[in-house]
Amino acid sequence: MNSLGFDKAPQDTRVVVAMSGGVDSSVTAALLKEQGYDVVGITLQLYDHGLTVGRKGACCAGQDIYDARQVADRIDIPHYVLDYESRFGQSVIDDFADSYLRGETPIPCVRCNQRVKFRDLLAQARDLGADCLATGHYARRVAGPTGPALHRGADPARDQSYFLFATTPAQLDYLRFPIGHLPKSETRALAERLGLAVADKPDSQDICFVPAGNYAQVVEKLRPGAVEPGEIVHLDGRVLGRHDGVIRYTVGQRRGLGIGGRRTPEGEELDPLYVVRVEPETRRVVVGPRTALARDRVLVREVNWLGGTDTADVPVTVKLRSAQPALPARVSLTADGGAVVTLTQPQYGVAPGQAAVFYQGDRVLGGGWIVRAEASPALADAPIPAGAGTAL
Ligand SMILES: Nc1ncnc2c1ncn2[C@@H]1O[C@H](COP(=O)(O)OP(=O)(O)OP(=O)(O)O)[C@@H](O)[C@H]1O
Repeated sequence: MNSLGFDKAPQDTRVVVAMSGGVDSSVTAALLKEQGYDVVGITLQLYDHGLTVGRKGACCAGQDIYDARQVADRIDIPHYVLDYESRFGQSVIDDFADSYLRGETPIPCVRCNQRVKFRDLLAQARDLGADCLATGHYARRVAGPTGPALHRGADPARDQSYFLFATTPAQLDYLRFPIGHLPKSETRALAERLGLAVADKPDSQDICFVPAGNYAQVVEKLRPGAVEPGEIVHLDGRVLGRHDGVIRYTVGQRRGLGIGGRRTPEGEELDPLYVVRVEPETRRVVVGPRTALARDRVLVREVNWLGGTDTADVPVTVKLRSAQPALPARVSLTADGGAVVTLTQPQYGVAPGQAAVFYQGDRVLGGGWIVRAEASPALADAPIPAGAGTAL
C-alpha cells in the first residue's frame, strides 16, 4: 500500500493538491511529488479584495495565486487556477454577512471547507480522474474499522480539526492531509529543503477575505444599510449607551463596549460588564456581569456525526470556540438533526453561530452550529465560582 493508502505505485496514483500559495499546501504538493505521485495542483480564485475594501484588482489573492504557480513550476507539476469567486460568494461570504446580521458570530472557514473545497473542488478532482484530494490542513485521517476517522493535527498549536467538523464520511474517504502529523516548524524546514520560495511566507491571517480583521467593514459593504445603530442595555433594563451595529458584538465580549463603568484609582474596572445577548430584532446589545454568562447546556443544529451508531448521551470533550480548549461534556443527538451538549462545568461566553465540535481523545466525533446556550435549573441556583471559565 502506498503512503496515500492505495494498492498501486505512486506514479499510478493521481492526487489533486489544493494549493493556496501558502507554505502548508506547497509542502504538501512538493512532498507528494518527491514521493513519485502523479500530482496536479489546483488553486481557487475565491475572492477579490476589491469586493471588500474597494480597490478592485488590488488583491493579495493575486499574490497567492502567483506563489502557487511558482511552486508548481519549481516542482514541475501541472497547475490550474479555477475561478470560484461566485460560488465562494454564494456559499461562504453571503452566509457570513447574514449570520452576523442575525446576531451570530460565524465561522466562514467551516463553510468554505464544507461547501467549496470538499464539495465543488472535490467533484472537480474526481472529474480530473484523481484518486484523492490532498490539502495542507493540520488534521489527520486515521484508518479505522468502519472507515477513516478524522483526528486532530499532531501539532496542538496548529490543529485545524475544529474547522473540519462538517466533513462527511464520503468526503473524508476521498481526502488526504499529508502534513497533519507534522509540527509547523518541520513543515517550514521541509519547505527550505525542497527549495520552495514560500518557505518564509507569513502564516495566513484569520479569515482570508477579511483584510486586517475588519469584518464589520466587510459586512457593511456587503449589506449596505443593514447595519444600524442601537442601544446597549443592562440586563436590569438600564440603557447604558449606544452602539454602531449588533454585528460588532459577540457574546462574552468585554472590551470595546465603550460604556465606561466604575474604576479603581489604578484604572481597573470594578464591575466589568460583558455582552450577554445580541438582539438583532430590537437592535439591542444586552450586557451584564460575568455571572450572567454562565451556561451549561448548548443547543446545536446541523450536526455532522462521525461517531458511529452510539448517539445518545455520549461522553465527549467539546470545543465551543476555535481558540479554546476542549471541555468535558456529554452529547445527545436529537431527532431533528441537532444535538444537546451538557457541559460538566459552566462556560462563560458561548456564542450562537460558532461551532460546537465533539472529540473523544484526538478523534473528532462530529459537531454542529451553536443555536443557543442555556443555564440548567441546577446551574441557575448554584453559586458561581469567582473567575471560573473563560470570557473574551
Ligand atoms: N485558494 C485556495 N485554493 C486552493 N486550495 C486552498 C485555497 N485556500 C486554501 N486551500 C487549501 O485549504 C488548506 C487550508 O487552508 P487555510 O487557509 O486554512 O490554511 P493555511 O494553514 O493558511 O494553509 P496554507 O499554508 O497552505 O495556505 C490549504 O492548505 C490548502 O490545501
